[in-house]
Amino acid sequence: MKTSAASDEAIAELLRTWAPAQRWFAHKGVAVHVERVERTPLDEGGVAQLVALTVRAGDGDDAPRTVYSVPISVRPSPDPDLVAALVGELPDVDGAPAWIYDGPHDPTWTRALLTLVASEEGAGSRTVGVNGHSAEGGLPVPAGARTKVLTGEQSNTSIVVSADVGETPLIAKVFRVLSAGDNPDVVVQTALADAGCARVPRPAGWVDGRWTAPDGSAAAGHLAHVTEFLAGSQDAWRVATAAVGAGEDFTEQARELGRATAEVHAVLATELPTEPATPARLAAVADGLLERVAWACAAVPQLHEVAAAARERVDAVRHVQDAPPLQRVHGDYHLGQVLHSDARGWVLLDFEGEPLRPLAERSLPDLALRDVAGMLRSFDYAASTVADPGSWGPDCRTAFLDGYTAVVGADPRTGGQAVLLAALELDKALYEVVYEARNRPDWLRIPLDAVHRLLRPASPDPS
Ligand SMILES: Nc1ncnc2c1ncn2[C@@H]1O[C@H](COP(=O)(O)OP(=O)(O)O)[C@@H](O)[C@H]1O
Ligand SMILES: O=P(O)(O)O[C@H]1O[C@H](CO)[C@@H](O[C@H]2O[C@H](CO)[C@@H](O)[C@H](O)[C@H]2O)[C@H](O)[C@H]1O
Repeated sequence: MKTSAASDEAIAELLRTWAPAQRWFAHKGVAVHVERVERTPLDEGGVAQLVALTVRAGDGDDAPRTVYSVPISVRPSPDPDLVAALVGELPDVDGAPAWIYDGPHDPTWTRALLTLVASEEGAGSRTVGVNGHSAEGGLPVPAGARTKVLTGEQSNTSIVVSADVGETPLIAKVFRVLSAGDNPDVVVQTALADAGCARVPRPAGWVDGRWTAPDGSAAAGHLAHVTEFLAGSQDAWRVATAAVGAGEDFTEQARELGRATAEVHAVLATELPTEPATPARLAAVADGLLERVAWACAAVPQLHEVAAAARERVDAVRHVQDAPPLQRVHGDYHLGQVLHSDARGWVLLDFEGEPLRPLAERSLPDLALRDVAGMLRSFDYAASTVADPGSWGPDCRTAFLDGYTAVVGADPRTGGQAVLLAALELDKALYEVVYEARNRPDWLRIPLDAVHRLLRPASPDPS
């Protein structure tokens, strides 16, 4: 397929107005300027394509630039089955009239992506292109599969690929913001699966590729990740909020989740690089936490009154003597990142790390207690969904920490570990204040109350 500059321009104009209305588009409410369009065909006919769309969000040359991955299908005639997925109609794309569809909703697009994974083939030119990879011993792509796009509040786009009897259904996650470098979702989950850890979905493969970074340099990284789909599973947020809503005890499940978390941490510590927690390394962690206090206080003025106490709490990390080595972690761990399946128990998902952090930072070894802190915050969120949860939140907290301790052998509520955990919990709550202020102002009260509670001079740990 030969792509022309005029066609690229027409597609750029179409996407400029369509993309900002999509769930995955992060820069809502500002003027959007398309600075570059790079199109790569995924199949021979060029129906399935991947667009790397560089946008400047906001007026002025210093406005932030982001490269979005936009899967499209380019069809020579309208498809009545895809009416709801039509992006627009163009008189001339690469020499013929074209109907442009939102790729994930077009089974042809997903089939092309899966074919690349199964065949381990590449597509596209030498400078802009994609390559499929099958995971070692990975799951096969089901034959003649039907596809369905998940509709949840997702920052990426996931397509479920159903399977016939005897085959395993898959889920293909298409990363929407392209950053150069390995995506931890692929690297970490693959390492866990390769080590035989059953606490993550089994892998099928991934797609990586090349594009041009906003500054004009050549960039390469992961574009999509394909894994086992756990049909019939429920995410832990749903299970936990249903329990608290019905006044049911959740401590057994929380204890088991603590065990599962510790198991995953143990495998990550042996399979991926670690770093000793030297005084210099801990000082760097403390500096990062202090930066986050400043960032959160600048973003949300209600935090100003707690800034000094918050700085003191996180700075204490610097002086911890018995910190365990830093290692790869989940990075954005909360109840919504865990599934419960009857056959497998708790299964962890989405190892991409916090979406508000740069990708390179999310791939560095970190304190495993960051994940523990994330899940403790999540029990507090779940408890906050009912008017009077009683001791439901603190009970889950105690049970989770008991389960974690039973596997790790060291209790994060004691000694220097308690100092680390208290700092990380506060750090997560500050992140959440900013996240909620930007995304769900009605939820802001939950992390804001937590920040005040965590900073009360009494014990930082209510359990
Ligand atoms: N392997 C899977 N099996 C079943 N459901 C899944 C699987 N992976 C993801 N999901 C569902 O899709 C949702 C979003 O997936 P996630 O990887 O967290 O995407 P994002 O990075 O866009 O948040 C999950 O909360 C879960 O409900
Ligand atoms: O799952 P994402 O990677 O998109 O994570 C972001 O969104 C989460 C909300 O969907 C947010 O999580 C916060 O709210 C949860 C309840 O909806 C709660 O369980 C978490 O503990 C709380 O942090 C997450 O912080 C954000 O990065």
